[in-house]
Amino acid sequence: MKKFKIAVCQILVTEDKGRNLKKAEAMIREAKSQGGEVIVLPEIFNSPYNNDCMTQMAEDYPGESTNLLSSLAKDLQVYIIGGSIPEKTKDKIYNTSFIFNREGELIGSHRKMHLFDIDVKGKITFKESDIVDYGQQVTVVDTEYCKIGVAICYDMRFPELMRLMALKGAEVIVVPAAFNTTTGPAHWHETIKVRAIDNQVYFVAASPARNMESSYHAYGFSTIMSPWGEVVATTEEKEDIIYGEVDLDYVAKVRQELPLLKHRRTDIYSLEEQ
Ligand SMILES: O=C(O)CCC(=O)C(=O)O
Repeated sequence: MKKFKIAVCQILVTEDKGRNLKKAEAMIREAKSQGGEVIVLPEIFNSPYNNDCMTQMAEDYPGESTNLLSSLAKDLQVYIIGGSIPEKTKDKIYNTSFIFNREGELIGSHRKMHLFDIDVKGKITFKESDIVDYGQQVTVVDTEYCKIGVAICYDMRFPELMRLMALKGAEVIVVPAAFNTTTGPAHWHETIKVRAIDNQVYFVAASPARNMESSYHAYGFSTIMSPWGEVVATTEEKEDIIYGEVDLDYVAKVRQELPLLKHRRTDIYSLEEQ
């Protein structure tokens, strides 16, 4: 199958985990009813994005949130790229995306590799690594349509990781993310566009809606970008679901007409996964 519909649920995340999960379920059901075949949630969709809440709401896998996603995937016969949740292991927390197929089976998970430790003076300071540990693996999952690369938020700022996913065969890159009202207006749209163009992939960036009652003000503006750099679908800061068609023939056409991946000078430089 060369085409499929992808849906991004821009959820308004609150401090009430039960409400977040109910909202995720309702939006996934709605996305399915509108023809979504691959449904994407935002970064940390079950908890506010701050270190205290993430520590409190961290869950083992399997747990409440991942069980819900798995059973919805099976019940609705859809793929779910489950945004991310704070994942608790024996002695660590990771920021992890769990990915389920139509049978509700886990087909991959990505632990955020680049942690958001930043200090933009007078605007935003965040130190995710105070509580979250570093993921160690590049994640590309196989679906019945194509290979899909999955990374989380700050990961998308690292072109090497995005390129590695393309070199591993990804034709779509999905990034659950939560840029904010400082870095969002400055860099969100440009980063999405350039990663799509560089790697000639559909680039799907899924944000939570902006919650001004939360300590972290997510930017919103979830976006689906084509491999030619065209906006397929986007929204603003409020809760919403966006839909876009992924056309794999179009990926092939763009890659054939402008063969960026083939024209790399691998005799002069290279990119290797350690
Ligand atoms: O890179 C950014 O500007 C935002 C990153 C972020 O919020 C995150 O990694 O969760």
